[in-house]
Amino acid sequence: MLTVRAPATSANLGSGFDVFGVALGTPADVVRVERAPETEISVTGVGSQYIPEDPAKNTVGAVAEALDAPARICIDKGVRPSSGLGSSAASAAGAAVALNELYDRGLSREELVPIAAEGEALVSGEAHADNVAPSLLGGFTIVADGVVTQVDASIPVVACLPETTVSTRDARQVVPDRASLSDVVDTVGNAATLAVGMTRNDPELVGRGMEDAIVTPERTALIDGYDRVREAALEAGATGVTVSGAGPGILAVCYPSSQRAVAGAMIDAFDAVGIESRAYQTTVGEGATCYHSQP
Ligand SMILES: Nc1ncnc2c1ncn2[C@@H]1O[C@H](COP(=O)(O)OP(=O)(O)O)[C@@H](O)[C@H]1O
Ligand SMILES: N[C@@H](CCOP(=O)(O)O)C(=O)O
Repeated sequence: MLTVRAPATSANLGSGFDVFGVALGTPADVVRVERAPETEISVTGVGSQYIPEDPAKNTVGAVAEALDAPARICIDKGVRPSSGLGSSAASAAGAAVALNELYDRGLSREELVPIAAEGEALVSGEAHADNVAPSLLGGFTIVADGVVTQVDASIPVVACLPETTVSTRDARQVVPDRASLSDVVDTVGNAATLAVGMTRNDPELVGRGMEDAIVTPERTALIDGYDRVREAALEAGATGVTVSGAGPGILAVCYPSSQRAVAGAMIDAFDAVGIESRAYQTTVGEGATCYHSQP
């Protein structure tokens, strides 16, 4: 039995739709695998009642198929599904690392990115790799034209999850297919600012660079209480706030000294509109870790 911990991720970061992603210190999925004649999946943990165990419908089944690596796969979910924290991607990344090791396929983490992205194609309709890349590689990742660039980063964040859910497949339907040149120019400037901020571990630059006038406004309309939560987080000291992935999770970047206040303000603001939520106070962290192996 081989065990892999694969972290939650936050994709897009506002200005980097389908391009940027970060690995989060917490939460994470734990994926255990052992060889079997055919793939069998069992799921426990947060939201497991909503996750299919049929290999044709689970992201890890798509990964086992892509690696030609049938296995008994147990997923212990720490990342709640349909929350905007790359839940389906965490399982896929964990399975990719575990099965690559179990079957001695010898693929690098970069080579596992398109394989894990097959799982995303299964659930969201497109093989977007902006969640699986950071879950596999850690830190901050840029996926551009199929090529992944990674930098280690250590930025404090708060990921606040309301009790509501948004399916990534549905949230992709509201993405506009056109943008004005001035919005594109602003977004390129913000994305570049954010990327530099990651290389400098600078929460100010990262927060400022998360602004986006193209995709984010369409997505925030799907999240009850978004404007109120964003305002509250900024007032409490966040340097930037945006939708995490396709939502409904909301990601705030801040300095360590204001992290606790930002988390409290976000929970209170959701509470004020009658929505329960929980906040993860964490930092941009490591990628999937293979931490236990037994014969
Ligand atoms: N291993 C898995 N983990 C989480 N969700 C999965 C998994 N396999 C399939 N799914 C399905 O994927 C959907 C959640 O994925 P998605 O909408 O992309 O949100 P998320 O941000 O949580 O990845 C749900 O319909 C869920 O049943
Ligand atoms: N780029 C994707 C990211 C989806 O992230 P998730 O965590 O909500 O699955 C998108 O914005 O559609």
